[in-house]
Amino acid sequence: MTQPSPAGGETAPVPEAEPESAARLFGDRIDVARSFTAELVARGEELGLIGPIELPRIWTRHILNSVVVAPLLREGARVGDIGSGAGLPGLVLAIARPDVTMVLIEPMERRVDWLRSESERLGLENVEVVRARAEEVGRDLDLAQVTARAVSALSKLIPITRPLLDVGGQLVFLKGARVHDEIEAAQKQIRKARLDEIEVLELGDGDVAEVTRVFRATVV
Ligand SMILES: C[S@@+](CC[C@H](N)C(=O)[O-])C[C@H]1O[C@@H](n2cnc3c(N)ncnc32)[C@H](O)[C@@H]1O
Repeated sequence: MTQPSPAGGETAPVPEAEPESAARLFGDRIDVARSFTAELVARGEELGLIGPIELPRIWTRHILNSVVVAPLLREGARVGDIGSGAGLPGLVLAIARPDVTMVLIEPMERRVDWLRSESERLGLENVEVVRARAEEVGRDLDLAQVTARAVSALSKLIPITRPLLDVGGQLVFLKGARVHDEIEAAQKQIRKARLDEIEVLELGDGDVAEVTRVFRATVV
């Protein structure tokens, strides 16, 4: 949806209204989710976090697409989110799961500043922000699970994230419609990383416009 821009002539995208399912998915954390989404809408473009064409689908494509993963996080766990960018899914998961500590691993300074200032503004005490590439952090962060969204294909993502986990740890990656092709192309990396219990989950059916596909695998 668009509306005339103040300059006239061109049209500016209108942010999506909050879908009905948002309050159900966030439960008593919905006010925090609303505040985060409003700030992302207000400042995301100026900070280079999100393009204007994303505004008309900010809830369904980004916020809800992220929050449907919340039930997959282990109780009380430390969970790393690689390449958090605007905070997707990392900050959204921290909002939805206050029992989990989200460790946001992001190399770009401007994005790190945003992640730190937003977690402070929202009063999220369960967020740690690490300015680094995944390849630089190793096992010291004591993570039980690692998430990632829109960072790279599985054949690249698995080798850079597997070293962050011990045996029993889990990879939980938000993926697109081509996830099965990515799995096919990453067979060598999957074997080398000693991954088992590999599955593709489709989450959010009935709650989001397009289901969220998740690649989940456990280190054995
Ligand atoms: C396309 S953005 C996606 C951001 C966010 N996850 C989302 O879904 O909107 C990719 C992000 O991954 C980060 N990134 C790229 N390579 C990385 C690496 N090796 N380790 C950690 N972060 C990385 C980039 O800085 C960028 O913020």
